[in-house]
Amino acid sequence: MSHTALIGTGVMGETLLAGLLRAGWTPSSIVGADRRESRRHELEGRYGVRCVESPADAVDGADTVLLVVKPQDVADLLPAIAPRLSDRALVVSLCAGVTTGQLEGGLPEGTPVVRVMPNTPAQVSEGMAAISPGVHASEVDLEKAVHIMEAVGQAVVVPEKYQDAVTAVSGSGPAYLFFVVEAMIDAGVMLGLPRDVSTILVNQTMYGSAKLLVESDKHPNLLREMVTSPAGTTAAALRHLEERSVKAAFMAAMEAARDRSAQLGGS
Ligand SMILES: NC(=O)C1=CN([C@@H]2O[C@H](COP(=O)(O)OP(=O)(O)OC[C@H]3O[C@@H](n4cnc5c(N)ncnc54)[C@H](O)[C@@H]3O)[C@@H](O)[C@H]2O)C=CC1
Ligand SMILES: O=C(O)[C@@H]1CCC=N1
Repeated sequence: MSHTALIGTGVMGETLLAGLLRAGWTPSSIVGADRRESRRHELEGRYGVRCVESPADAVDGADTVLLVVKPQDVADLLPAIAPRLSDRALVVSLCAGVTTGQLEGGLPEGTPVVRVMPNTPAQVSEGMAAISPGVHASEVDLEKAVHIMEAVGQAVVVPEKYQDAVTAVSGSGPAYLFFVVEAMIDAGVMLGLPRDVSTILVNQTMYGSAKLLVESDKHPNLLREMVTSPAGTTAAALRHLEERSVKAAFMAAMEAARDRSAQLGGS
């Protein structure tokens, strides 16, 4: 019986594995591969999924192969799995920056490849994934990749030319928001709040604001205006953020993330 091979069981590999199992996939339908022995034991114990050391052994007989290693490890991985890949096996890569062209170039001629940029809220089934097909991927292959990513959140199909920008927005995005949360908690402590009080205030404010944004379907600008009373506290705070060019800093930061994604593809 054919299976799904999951190559790389680190942060994102485990996120996908756990999500697929939550969505009803059986442990026997997935074979993991990781070069770290301790990690293999950990995941076998936690999920009851067989984990092997060799990616080539994991892909043997698989109809779908999920590549979830660091971009820098892809160049060595492709020649290792290529000879053992089944005919028409679908290769889905979650590796930042790595293009479908690079993947196709390292795999047997005609291998269907799909490129995905996921994010870590997939750990709570609220992920955002952007998906782009390679030249040999059929509609069915694309739907299969969408189905896999919808097990852990939402998925959109985008032209591959957008993938580096997507990486800067939703791939790295959770880190920017956690950074804001961290800054607000520290600021609350600076203002004299106990850390646990500051933490719950900020966490719930982030969660509630995200829910309001999505459920109200209102533009963030309008939601911000609703908080900002004339000559009030919010206006006083926002003035400082504007003086420090926070929006421009986000733009520069995300440009750097976009450029790094493009570079990773070349490394
Ligand atoms: N962590 C995140 O928020 C996101 C990560 N990604 C992408 O997911 C990929 C994986 O990232 P993480 O899970 O964060 O990295 P990680 O370092 O936590 O996991 C990578 C795993 O792959 C294993 N590995 C590497 N080469 C191997 C090989 N040849 N054979 C077997 N196992 C091998 C490592 O032992 C490690 O457990 C990256 O390409 C990254 O760009 C994409 C979006 C978000
Ligand atoms: O930082 C990174 O390179 C990966 C890709 C997007 C999020 N984490």
